[in-house]
Amino acid sequence: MHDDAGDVERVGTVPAGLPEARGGAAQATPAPTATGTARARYAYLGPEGTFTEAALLQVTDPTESELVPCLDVVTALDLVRRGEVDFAVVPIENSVEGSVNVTLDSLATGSPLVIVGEMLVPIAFVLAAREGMTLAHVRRISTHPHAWAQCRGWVGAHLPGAVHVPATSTAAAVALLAGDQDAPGFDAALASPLSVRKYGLPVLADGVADNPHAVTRFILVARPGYLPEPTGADKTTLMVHLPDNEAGALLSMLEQFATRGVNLSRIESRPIGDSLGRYSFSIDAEGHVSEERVQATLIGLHRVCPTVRFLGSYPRADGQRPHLRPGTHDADFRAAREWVRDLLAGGTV
Ligand SMILES: O=C(O)C(=O)C[C@]1(C(=O)O)C=C[C@@H](O)C=C1
Repeated sequence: MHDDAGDVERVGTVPAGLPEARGGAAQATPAPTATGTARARYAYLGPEGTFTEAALLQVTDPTESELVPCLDVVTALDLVRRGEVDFAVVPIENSVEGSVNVTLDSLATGSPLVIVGEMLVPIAFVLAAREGMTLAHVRRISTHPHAWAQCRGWVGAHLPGAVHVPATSTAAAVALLAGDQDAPGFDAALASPLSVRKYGLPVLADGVADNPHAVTRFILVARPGYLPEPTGADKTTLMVHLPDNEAGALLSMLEQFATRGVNLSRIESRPIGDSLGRYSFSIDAEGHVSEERVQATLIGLHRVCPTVRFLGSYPRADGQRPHLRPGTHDADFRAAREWVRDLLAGGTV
């Protein structure tokens, strides 16, 4: 049951243009870059003023890199896959609304990508409208669906009957409202105070939120080939499939983590899509693939699951270190392996 992870080697050096993990968040390094351009290129969910851009600005200085705003998450990730940019920054999880499914699904399929960093952004919204508009006039509100989900209660209480007009991002709604179009199809937008200032719209209401402590987690994504250094406070993201029609398959998958003392910080099922009842599991586990307990878990998963996709080991944005129970430290695995080697060499204890 307990696998020996002793012969697994780490991926080596940091290729040019990829970030060096430092202080819980990734940091961009200077040229030359993986795309062959002078400055690292970052795709992100745009336009300027999104919460995603705020996350991106945590990991790069915009004067030293090239920021490429994209219409949606899939486009940003595909630019990385095609080698047109070095990285993408996309949302993955919100503390109120949960996972960003399009991100989970895009990482789970297609050519492989890896997460090399994560960033946390506190979320606060304002309601903005064109000059002369008052709260009493607002009937149609545009914003990103995840943002709408975080403000539904506030809208119900302050603007009963107002309807949602979906936008590709919060800043996209603001940009449309601030643009030349006579009738953008909505009266107001829910977005960050920063984006509303950037596009120069008046604020009708601030502090709009159902939960004032909402946080969104964003990831920095690259092509495979680079593994951030372990910091002692890391996460490993995986996507696994279970064997079909096997009683206890989910339990058996979870046991791989439990028996090696690897705690999970997120697990959710996503439909695989080809027929009803087939699901993959998207998992964040505490620890780094260079650590023995995580390697032993991966070896176990590989034995019991038909598909295991490694989606990266990277520093946690909150710097929180795992609580390791006795017997699950690297030294414990090494000592156990030495003992078995001694047995093979004719030892008896
Ligand atoms: O629309 C934006 O500003 C985004 O960056 C997207 C996004 C999301 O996908 O959850 C990010 C943070 C907020 O939770 C709302 C929207």
